[in-house]
Amino acid sequence: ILGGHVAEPHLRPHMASLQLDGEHVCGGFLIAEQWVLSAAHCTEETDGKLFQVLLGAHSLTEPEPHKRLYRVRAQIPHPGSNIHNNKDDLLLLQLEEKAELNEHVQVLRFQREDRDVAADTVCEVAGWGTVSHSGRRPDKLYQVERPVLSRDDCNHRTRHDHTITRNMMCTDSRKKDTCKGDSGGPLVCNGVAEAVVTAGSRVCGNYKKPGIYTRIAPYAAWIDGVMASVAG
Ligand SMILES: NCc1cccc(NC(=O)c2cccc3[nH]c(C(N)=O)cc23)c1
Repeated sequence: ILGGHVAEPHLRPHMASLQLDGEHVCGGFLIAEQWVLSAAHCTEETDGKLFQVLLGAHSLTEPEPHKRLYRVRAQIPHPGSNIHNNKDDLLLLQLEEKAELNEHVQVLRFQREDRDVAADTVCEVAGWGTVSHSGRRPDKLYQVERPVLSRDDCNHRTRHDHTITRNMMCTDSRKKDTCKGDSGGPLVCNGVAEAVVTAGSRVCGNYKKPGIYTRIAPYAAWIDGVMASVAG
């Protein structure tokens, strides 16, 4: 997160850190007791290894009550996701067991009505992604508020040049923005998860390249289908 600030501890009990060998790779969030939603691109450099999912955390390293690392039983990328573009950039992770819910570990509901969030709506995004252009990685969860940018503005040829589909949305990226390691985290507007951070052009903090997110509502049926099909 660039241009943001350390989050209030444990105000985002839905936040997940997807880790490999103890290192934070991507964000994600709890959508059901045994399911985390993240971004498919997060599996690009994992060489087929399964993530471990840290729940209930504020600091990645310090001992905290209710902080717990879960093994993953299955990782299911959306069938339409691929390495060449940002389409269908969603990943479902089934935990080895149901997460123990408490004041630091909670499910966050996601938007099921497929209607655009109005431009200029101020939403918030949090993550353990890099907090400086030099790539400094934080120990604590950071957050930043961002206004939604209309799809038309975001699709301008000097910005994302007509690559933003109906299944995506954008936020202004002037100075304050998501960055490496924030992918997979939720964009929360009025307390509801509307979208999931995608790396997009991988540029951070440049107003010419707004932050791109995968909207969740268009994928509600896919999410429900996967959760219903993979035996609990
Ligand atoms: N705001 C959009 C956004 C949102 C989420 C992730 C990112 N970026 C990256 O995943 C990324 C990946 C690899 C090298 C990278 N270098 C940099 C960089 N120099 O800033 C970013 C990256 C950008």
